[in-house]
Formats: sequence, C-alpha cells, structure tokens
Amino acid sequence: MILQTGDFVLEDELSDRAERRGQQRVLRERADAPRTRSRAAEGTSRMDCLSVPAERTEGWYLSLMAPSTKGPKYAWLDPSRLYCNSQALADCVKDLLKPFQDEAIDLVAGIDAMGFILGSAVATTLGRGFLAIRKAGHLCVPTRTREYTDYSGREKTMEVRLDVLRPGLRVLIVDQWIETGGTMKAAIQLVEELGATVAGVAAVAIENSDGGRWIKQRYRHAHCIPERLQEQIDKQDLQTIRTVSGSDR
Ligand SMILES: O=P(O)(O)OC[C@H]1O[C@H](OP(=O)(O)OP(=O)(O)O)[C@H](O)[C@@H]1O
Ligand SMILES: Nc1ncnc2[nH]cnc12
Repeated sequence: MILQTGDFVLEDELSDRAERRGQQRVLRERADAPRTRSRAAEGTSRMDCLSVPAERTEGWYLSLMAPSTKGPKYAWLDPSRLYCNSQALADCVKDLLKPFQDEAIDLVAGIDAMGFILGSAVATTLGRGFLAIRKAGHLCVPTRTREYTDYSGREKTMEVRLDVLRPGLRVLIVDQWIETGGTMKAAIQLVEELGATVAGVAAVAIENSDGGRWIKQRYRHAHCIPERLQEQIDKQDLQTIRTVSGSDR
C-alpha cells in the first residue's frame, strides 16, 4: 500500500515492528516531490506550525503532528509539534478535559517524558498539581517501581515517589500516546498500588490495541482523535497529516 502525505509517500516495508503489526509504513520522498528543497526544509514550509485556522474544526490541531522519517523503531507520529502552537495545545487540553468536567480530580500525573508536557498543561488548566511518573533512575527519594514493555518491545522500568499518593486521592493520568498500553497500564498499577484512585486516563490518542481496549473498558478516558480517524490511527495509517482538519494549510 502507498499513501501520499504531501511530498512524502508511506510505503509498506518489512521490519521487526512491522512483523508485530503485520504491516509497515516508512516515509520516503516522492519521486515527483520538488528537488530544490531538503526534507528538513520541506518539513518547515509544508505547514506553519504556529498558524491557527479561521475555523477550528474537531481535531484540527492533529494536522500539526509530524510523521516519523526515522523508521519503525520510533513512534510513528510526533505530537510534540502541536505543543509549539499555543492554540493547538489549549484546544488539545480542552478536549482531554471534556469527559472529566464532573469528575473530582485532586492531582494530575504525567508519564515521562512527553506526558510531562501535556500533563502539566492539563494540571495548570485544571488548577491542580502535577506528579511526575518517571522512567527509573532519576528520583533521589524512596520510590515504588514497576517493569513494563512498550511498543518498542524493550523492557523498561518506571517509578513514582512514595510520599504523594495515598488512599482517597483521585488522580488523572496523562501521557502523550497509548499504543500497546504497556506504559499506561504500568502507571495505573503504580497509582493503585499506592492506594490512590485512577479518576481517568488521557492521551492524544488511544489505539485500539489489546492494551488500549483494556484501559478504555476499565477507566474513564479521553483522547483527541475524532471518531472518523480512529481506524486510521489503529492501523497507524493516518492518510494525510496535512489535511485531517479538512483544510490544506
Ligand atoms: O502504549 P505503549 O506501547 O506503551 O507506548 C506509549 C508510550 O510511548 C511513547 O513514549 P516514548 O517512550 O516513545 O517517548 P518519550 O519518552 O519521549 O515520551 C508515549 O508517549 C507513551 O509514553
Ligand atoms: N507518540 C507516538 N506516536 C505514535 N505512536 C506512538 N506510540 C507510542 N508513542 C507514540
């Protein structure tokens, strides 16, 4: 299968990650793409990451995500580009908070690393504090740790300090993305093992993987993917990152 996104095509190609998912996409420059611009230059001229459309349709800011040009060992999209746009970040946070309007939340926990950005924006908007759930090896205080495996297939460890979470505390856990769900599931376990309650889970996207569904079935959750795009996210096949909002900006 070949999908076109502006001057790039996404081609099927074999790899470890592809074998796990049964398919693979790698960005390649289109043969008919203008030759005068470098890929990096194309990335910046393709879409001004600071501009805001006159009409902000549902999920408009998703078009600001940059696709991976680095291959299967990397996350397939990079939402960090949408955080550069203050309106996009504000709208993303607003969307993530919609399901929690009537929910008591005492604290927002964000997962290392990109979950810190979104999580702290959510916490500030909500007027709550922020707890960092860290990849192991950084906290210089007593912690509880948990092993997990994420989309990369690698075994990892995350940890949280022991002196914040306690029974009765309602926590919203935020991360950038849920792919296999391994990372979020480990964070949920840490929060619950320390006696606190998971009030909900929020991420830019929650893929309908086994782990993603496990989370969706058990916890109040929020994400930013309009229903019509969820299938493309699940197939890791977002057909156009430039025009998801309906406007070719
Ligand atoms: O659902 P999973 O398969 O467990 O994957 C989800 C995790 O992967 C990404 O982080 P990543 O480790 O790629 O990058 P980061 O440390 O920069 O946030 C994402 O932000 C989640 O934390
Ligand atoms: N940021 C991300 N984008 C796409 N897929 C991911 N899987 C894990 N993190 C991801």
